[in-house]
Amino acid sequence: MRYLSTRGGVEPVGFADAVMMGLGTDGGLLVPEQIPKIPAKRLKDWSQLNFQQLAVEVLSPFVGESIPHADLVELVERSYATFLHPEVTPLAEHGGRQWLELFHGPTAAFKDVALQLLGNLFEYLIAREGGVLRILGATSGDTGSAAIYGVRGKAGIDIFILHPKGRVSPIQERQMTTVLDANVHNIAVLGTFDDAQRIVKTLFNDLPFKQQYRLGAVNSINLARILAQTIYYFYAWGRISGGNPEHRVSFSVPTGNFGDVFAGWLAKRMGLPIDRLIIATNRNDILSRFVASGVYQAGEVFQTLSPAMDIQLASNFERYLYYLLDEDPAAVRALLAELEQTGQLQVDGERRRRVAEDFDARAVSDAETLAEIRQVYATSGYILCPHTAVGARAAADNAEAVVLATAHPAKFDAAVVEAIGIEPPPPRSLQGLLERETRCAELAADAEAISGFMRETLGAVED
Ligand SMILES: Cc1ncc(COP(=O)(O)O)c(C=O)c1O
Ligand SMILES: N[C@@H](CCOP(=O)(O)O)C(=O)O
Repeated sequence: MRYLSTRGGVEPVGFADAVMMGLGTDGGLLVPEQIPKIPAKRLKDWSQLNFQQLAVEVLSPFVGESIPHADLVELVERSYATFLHPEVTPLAEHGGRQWLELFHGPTAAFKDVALQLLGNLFEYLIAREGGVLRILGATSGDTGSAAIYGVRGKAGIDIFILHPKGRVSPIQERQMTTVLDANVHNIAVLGTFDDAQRIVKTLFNDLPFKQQYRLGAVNSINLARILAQTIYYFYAWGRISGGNPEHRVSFSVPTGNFGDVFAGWLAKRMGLPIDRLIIATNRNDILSRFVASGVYQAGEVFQTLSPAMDIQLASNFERYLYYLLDEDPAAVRALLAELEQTGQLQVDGERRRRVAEDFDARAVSDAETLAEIRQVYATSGYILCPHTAVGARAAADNAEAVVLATAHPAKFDAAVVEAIGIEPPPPRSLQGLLERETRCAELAADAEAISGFMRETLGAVED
């Protein structure tokens, strides 16, 4: 399998190079040359596998010859051994709804599913191919800690994570800043997540800087993130359908950067019998407005009770756009130029129809988020994190839809207490965080300030 850029400016590369490249060198996002199609018979066989076996099967067509099979098996086994639940991403039924629990990893959010693997993959590729890696990432709260836990203490890797100061939950902040390993560097940026994400992209697009510092990406701009996140759609479908190809399953996906729901869309394109994919957004509703109107227009970033989704410009929207525009990089470039110049882009009627075929979408207010946490708790005793509550409320008309439970409620205890007056009991990984020592720099939301900090921290770097 080879990978191309959505903007058409990258010579096709193999899986290992795509993982190390992160953002395409032309500023685009990497996508597979062809999306592999999984026949119904194989899907049925896969429905009998455990999570780790399934992960190897799902990833294999993408990894191709890049990594020997035995090594991939070992990487997968090691990555998911850190999860507290034997099924890794179990389904739970409460109040008549199925919840796909994605929060049993080391940092109690769905990001662990991809980032435990990506951390090990980086380590493996560096050991095999030599060199070092300096990870640069932006987080609205969950990617940061999951990435830090994925690479802390690993030889040859430094990680720089930008989070928007005061806009992540106190637990999320502590999860990042209490990691004192010498290779971990937290930066609180004076701005929003969108500012942080823009800085990351600016520095990746500074190719001399990227090459000199050997930048690597942990955000969902890295295709490996998306591929790993497809696994749990296959897993949930197999458990629910028993492998029956006629049994279609819908998913409601709390959405910010469009990575998780894009992974679901990709699984569907691979042949997984998915019925509806529901894009569930909070008040930052650029994506639900796009589905309703065909217009993608960023506005102000609002702070909400589901802070990890306080995002306007969604990274992976560009990947979806590429497919919506029939894999035509010139058309992608033209629409992105329109967005850059006018602050919005628009797709035509035929494409709007296709968007509506691909997705349902709904924006959920904070009041509705609280009401959903309250209602689910009252009827079943199950406590939702506010992001999961957004997913549940967006699927109010679709009782069959599986809701992705993207984080443990204890990460967002203030919202949960506001809704039901109860502190959710924290898993072991979240205990004692508030008492620990922290380390974090504070910098302006400015690419030069960040690159300057990186240069200073890393000292003299070979060209
Ligand atoms: C808990 C939680 N739910 C949902 C999301 C949204 O996921 P995505 O950015 O892949 O759309 C995030 C952040 O990404 C998150 O941290
Ligand atoms: N909600 C995310 C934002 C970054 O998204 P990513 O999937 O592109 O890493 C977070 O928690 O950091």
